[in-house]
Amino acid sequence: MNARPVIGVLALQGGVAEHLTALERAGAVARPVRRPEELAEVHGIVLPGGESTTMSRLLDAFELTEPLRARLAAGLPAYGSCAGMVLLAREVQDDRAVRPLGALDVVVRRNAFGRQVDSFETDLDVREVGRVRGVFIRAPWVESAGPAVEVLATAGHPEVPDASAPAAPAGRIVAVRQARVLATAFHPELVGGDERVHRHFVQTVRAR
Ligand SMILES: NC(=O)CC[C@H](N)C(=O)O
Repeated sequence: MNARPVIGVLALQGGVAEHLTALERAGAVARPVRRPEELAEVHGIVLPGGESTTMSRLLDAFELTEPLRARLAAGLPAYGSCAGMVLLAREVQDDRAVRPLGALDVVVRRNAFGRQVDSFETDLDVREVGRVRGVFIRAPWVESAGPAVEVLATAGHPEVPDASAPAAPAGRIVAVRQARVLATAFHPELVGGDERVHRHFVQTVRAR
């Protein structure tokens, strides 16, 4: 792999610009992806935050769903933040508005942390990355994960009792990796000056 891998950011909706900036700073050549031809040229793909239902519909409208599914199945490294995590999942709990891509063997719950705390920030320890500032905006959590999935971080919230589940005493699962597919329920691209999560993903793409 060349020194600067080409990494696409799915640019149909959501926080595209922040990921492009973070990827460039992390050592990649970052490009927006809206068309199947653009998808064909990247060594890795980022699915940004936004609205997973809308992105799911737009993936269909732009005829990207099947090409993206196929490349993911063939091992394309991917990183999804927030809505991107929802899209990468195998299953979305109690919600048929999203057709997930099935690249991660997890069941996710959308808007899981509850209405009373649409957004919150907390410091969390992310395995393989370190201690980071977690920015959560109407964030999902991982309800359950298959055996091939590594849990990289958990987080709870003091105002949401249900956010500390018995399965994860320190809170809910909010960062996972399965081989070359990484996902976070939070938004590292919104934390200026800290590109460690993106660097970790760029390393994964390089290693391929
Ligand atoms: N910040 C986000 O990406 C929010 C995700 C959104 N709640 C969804 O489920 O699509």
